[in-house]
Amino acid sequence: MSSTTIRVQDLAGTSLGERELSYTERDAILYALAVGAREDELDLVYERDLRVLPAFALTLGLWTVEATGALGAYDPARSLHAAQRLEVRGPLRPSGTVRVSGAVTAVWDKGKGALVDVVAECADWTATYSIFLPGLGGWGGRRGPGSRGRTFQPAWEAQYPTPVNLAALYRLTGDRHPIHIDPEVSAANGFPRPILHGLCTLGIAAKSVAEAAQAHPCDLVELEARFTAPVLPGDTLDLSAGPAEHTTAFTAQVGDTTVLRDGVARFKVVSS
Ligand SMILES: C/C=C/C(=O)SCCNC(=O)CCNC(=O)[C@H](O)C(C)(C)COP(=O)(O)OP(=O)(O)OC[C@H]1O[C@@H](n2cnc3c(N)ncnc32)[C@H](O)[C@@H]1OP(=O)(O)O
Repeated sequence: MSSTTIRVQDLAGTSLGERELSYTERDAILYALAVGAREDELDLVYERDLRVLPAFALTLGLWTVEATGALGAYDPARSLHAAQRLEVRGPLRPSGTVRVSGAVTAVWDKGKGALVDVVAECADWTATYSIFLPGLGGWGGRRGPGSRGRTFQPAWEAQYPTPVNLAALYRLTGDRHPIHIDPEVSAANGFPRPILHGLCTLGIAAKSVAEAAQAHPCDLVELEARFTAPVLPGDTLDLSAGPAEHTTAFTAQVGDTTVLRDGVARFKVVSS
């Protein structure tokens, strides 16, 4: 961590610059497999006619969160991914180079913690990562938007048993935060063992709820959810979804605990 004394509340408005990122079909296929693509979903797992799950963009923008942590205002090892938004304007190519810019757009004072909004943007998509910093709130700043509290009538349900080695696999898509692999770091954060990446849980949900929306998962154009409790690799996700205001609303539970809340996915309408 850098030795600068910047305070968390002063991060808002910080530009993180721009990076060029290259990826290959292998990266896109690895991502698809990590969020549940089956071997017979050929357009997700086979180079021939490959399509890319739009939430793969979230792996490409993640450097902005790492760059924010490197500014020295907080210890990244004590941070938690609390919410995610993604807006997709065009299909992701199966391989290529993208230019992604980043900025810290807001820092909210949530009392028991601070919530930092980091935006990564390129021509075809915008991703907003909300990072919760326990213990760093309480400076008298604005609390920010509350929960939208969407309610929906579940019309679709599915179970997704996560493999016990899923965090070890998903980290190869680019998120090497030690909380997902290092038992000492997860224990220091109060967890019994390394936890699953929030973006892995969300990626599974985004792909799965396409079925509820009767859409192809690669036609996702909008995605949003809050991470409300940690998921441990090996947990079974109970997903439910239902229509809500031209979108598909969803939640995910592990047993009685809600792990994804306020989920919203919208898919492009494709005429047949
Ligand atoms: C770098 C890390 C990468 C990862 O992938 S980590 C793995 C994925 N993430 C997780 O597993 C985190 C799961 N979520 C949680 O564990 C908890 O959830 C939190 C620690 C994030 C917060 O829980 P709690 O400490 O119990 O706080 P509260 O009482 O739920 O909330 C305090 C205030 O903070 C607001 N808040 C919490 N989360 C969000 C959010 N995502 N967006 C906006 N606001 C949020 C609440 O509303 C409330 O504020 P109001 O008192 O004003 O209502």
